[in-house]
Amino acid sequence: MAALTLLRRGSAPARLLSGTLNARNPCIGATQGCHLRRHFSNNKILVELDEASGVAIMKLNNPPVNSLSLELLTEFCITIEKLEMDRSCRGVILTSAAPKIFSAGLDITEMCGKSAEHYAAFWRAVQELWLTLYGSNMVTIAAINGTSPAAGCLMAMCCDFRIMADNPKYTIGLNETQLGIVAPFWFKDTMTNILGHRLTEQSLQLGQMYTTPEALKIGLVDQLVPEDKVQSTAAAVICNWLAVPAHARQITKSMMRKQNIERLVNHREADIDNFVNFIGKDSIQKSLQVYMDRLKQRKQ
Ligand SMILES: CCCCCCCCC/C=C/C(=O)SCCNC(=O)CCNC(=O)[C@H](O)C(C)(C)COP(=O)(O)OP(=O)(O)OC[C@H]1O[C@@H](n2cnc3c(N)ncnc32)[C@H](O)[C@@H]1OP(=O)(O)O
Repeated sequence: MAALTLLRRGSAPARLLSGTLNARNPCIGATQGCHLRRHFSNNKILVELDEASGVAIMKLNNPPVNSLSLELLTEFCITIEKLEMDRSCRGVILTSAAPKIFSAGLDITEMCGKSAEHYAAFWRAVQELWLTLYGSNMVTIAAINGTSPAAGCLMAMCCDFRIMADNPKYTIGLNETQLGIVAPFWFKDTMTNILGHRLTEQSLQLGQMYTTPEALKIGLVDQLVPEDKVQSTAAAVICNWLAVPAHARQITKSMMRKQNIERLVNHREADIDNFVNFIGKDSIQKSLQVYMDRLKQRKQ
């Protein structure tokens, strides 16, 4: 938690300052064969932490489509915070345990036919995921091994680098308008920082899902690799990122993200009220229901 406050509050916690001493190539230990792996998992997140390299592989494990339920969101934040406080962990590769799907985004059933209290708790958890991941001191690499709409894309955009499997069936983007809902300002801010204003505006208005070559072309993902190379590429990339002196990289990350983070922190309650009012509207509930029905009909 302390490390998170760096990016959230712009202060420098002890761990950040001690980062100077840690600025060694993390992959040296790994190549010398001193592999100490720790596995731990909640119900919906699987973690494998390699203490030699300082890298944790974090797999979303909520079949069939890794939709982000309240339970998953809660486990996600606990896991990141636990890794953040673990001195042997300095980087995370975020990926999916489900074949073909990175994440289907927010669990739509959490936003349908529930109480205002439930919507508020759910949205607070979505905000927390963003604050925790976007504000992480650790190096975060998204190994996108499947389709990734809406909040699935958001999670990937929160990471420092995105590697995607080059599969013509996979798409990625913020498709909220296609559901009749609106991506909030902090989704928009995250995308703007990656794509720029014009492309983000077009992308959000159209609710555009991009094929992998399109995503690479506009910079929504940084690298495309064959499906079976996603994990090994992520492992190589994270080594490069971890080779940079940690304190300098972390302060730079904070500098780039602080403004966006503070904006949500300062408007958190208003954003929750806005969500609760918006999602509870009959017209929005109807749109979501139609969308879910359409998803189910596709199969028949
Ligand atoms: C002003 C601002 C205020 C704020 C305004 C509010 C802002 C809200 C921001 C919202 C952010 C979001 O992330 S909204 C979520 C957007 N997500 C999506 O649009 C993804 C929808 N899903 C898909 O496109 C597909 O399912 C896809 C992921 C490609 C996988 O396709 P497949 O053919 O492999 O699988 P399917 O058969 O479709 O799905 C398997 C089952 O999972 C279910 N399922 C699929 N996606 C689901 C989902 N997101 N939530 C729940 N359930 C889902 C299906 O209904 C099926 O259920 P059964 O039939 O029972 O088996």
